[in-house]
Amino acid sequence: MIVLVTGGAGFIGSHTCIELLNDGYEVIVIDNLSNSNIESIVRVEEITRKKIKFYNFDLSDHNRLEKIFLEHKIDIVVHLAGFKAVGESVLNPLNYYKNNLNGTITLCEVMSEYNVKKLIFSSSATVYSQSKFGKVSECSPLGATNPYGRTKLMIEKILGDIYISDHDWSIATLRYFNPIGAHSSGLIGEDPNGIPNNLVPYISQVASGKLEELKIFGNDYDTLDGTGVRDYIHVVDLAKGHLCAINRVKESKGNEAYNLGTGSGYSVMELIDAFEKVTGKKVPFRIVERRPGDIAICYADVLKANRELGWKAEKGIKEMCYDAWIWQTKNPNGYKTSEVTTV
Ligand SMILES: NC(=O)c1ccc[n+]([C@@H]2O[C@H](COP(=O)([O-])OP(=O)(O)OC[C@H]3O[C@@H](n4cnc5c(N)ncnc54)[C@H](O)[C@@H]3O)[C@@H](O)[C@H]2O)c1
Ligand SMILES: O=c1ccn([C@@H]2O[C@H](COP(=O)(O)OP(=O)(O)O[C@H]3O[C@H](CO)[C@@H](O)[C@H](O)[C@H]3O)[C@@H](O)[C@H]2O)c(=O)[nH]1
Repeated sequence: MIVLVTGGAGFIGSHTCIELLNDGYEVIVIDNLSNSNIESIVRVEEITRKKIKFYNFDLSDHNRLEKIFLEHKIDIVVHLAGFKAVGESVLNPLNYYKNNLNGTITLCEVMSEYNVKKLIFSSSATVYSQSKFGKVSECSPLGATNPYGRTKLMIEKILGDIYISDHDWSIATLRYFNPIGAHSSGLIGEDPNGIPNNLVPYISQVASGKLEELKIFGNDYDTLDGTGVRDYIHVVDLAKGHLCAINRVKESKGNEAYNLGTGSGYSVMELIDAFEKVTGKKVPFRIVERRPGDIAICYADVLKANRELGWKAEKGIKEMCYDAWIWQTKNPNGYKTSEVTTV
């Protein structure tokens, strides 16, 4: 069976390609490398000893996309391509609406034309409106608070409308919580541009001496130690969730959303502690103001994914930290191995 992975050169996409190839799928990737490096594809091929058909173009290019569907008998699409930085989306909302919506609409148009109606879509926990209780299930109220989140919510609505108009579609929307870690080989991982926005890449760069100290955004939240609590999930567990979702869309038609998380929350302090213990490295930190838009606690109710997808995260926080650290130490400059630091 042939799976088209959009955004397959990125952090989650590259790990998903490994699981797909290891499970016997043929994989085609479309990625314009706007936030990734072709080296990730080379390394996925090295790890799996299998080949990927790679195409470098923008997903909103209707003509080029049609050519791919003409040339290959695609069975299923895993759609990860999109911009994902919350802060950047506030500064450049139009870029986010244009890229994330146009790409998805073009993709769905071409899929429909070629009668390919099995789709896995990468959504996010950010689509849930801020919950006082922290734990969110697929039925919890929705409502994004920034342009990035709104693109995810809009796409979820678009997919819902597509299904209402044509019940031949089979769509699984995966709402990821906080993916961290890396493949255990240390060959692929998260490669943020510039200074990382997210906690774990930032901690890794502090521990390696690249950055001086972590700034903890507030310790006055209503949590055990006052720092924010999130549901961190190992990216390999997340990638495996895509295989289970594929099995689901192969078996039955419909349009369903699933939370992919572990179901447990860790605070920033707990994460630092786990990271220091498994790596033996100190992570100097300073408490600063809360980051605008952050909430106190967010973790997943994962019962629906357990029950309907037969999926459950298996890796714990120590393994997540260890694998993130191995990736960092083996690739201090990410995929740009030849980068020279100038003063
Ligand atoms: N990483 C997270 O914390 C997280 C959490 C929730 C949801 N998601 C979603 O999961 C998906 C993958 O996230 P990631 O962390 O791997 O991000 P990433 O930036 O590493 O991967 C996205 C990939 O899509 C490509 N891309 C972007 N726009 C494109 C376009 N118009 N045409 C072709 N390629 C394009 C990028 O070059 C990149 O390789 C995204 O849709 C993201 O919003 C990520
Ligand atoms: O330098 C840092 C970075 C983060 N944090 C804290 O660490 C926690 C996690 O933050 P981060 O890693 O930035 O993740 P989230 O803010 O939870 O958002 C991520 O996870 C969401 C749910 O999947 C996605 O929608 C977002 O795109 C993605 O950035 C939060 O309490 C932050 O306040 C710090 O204290 N210092």
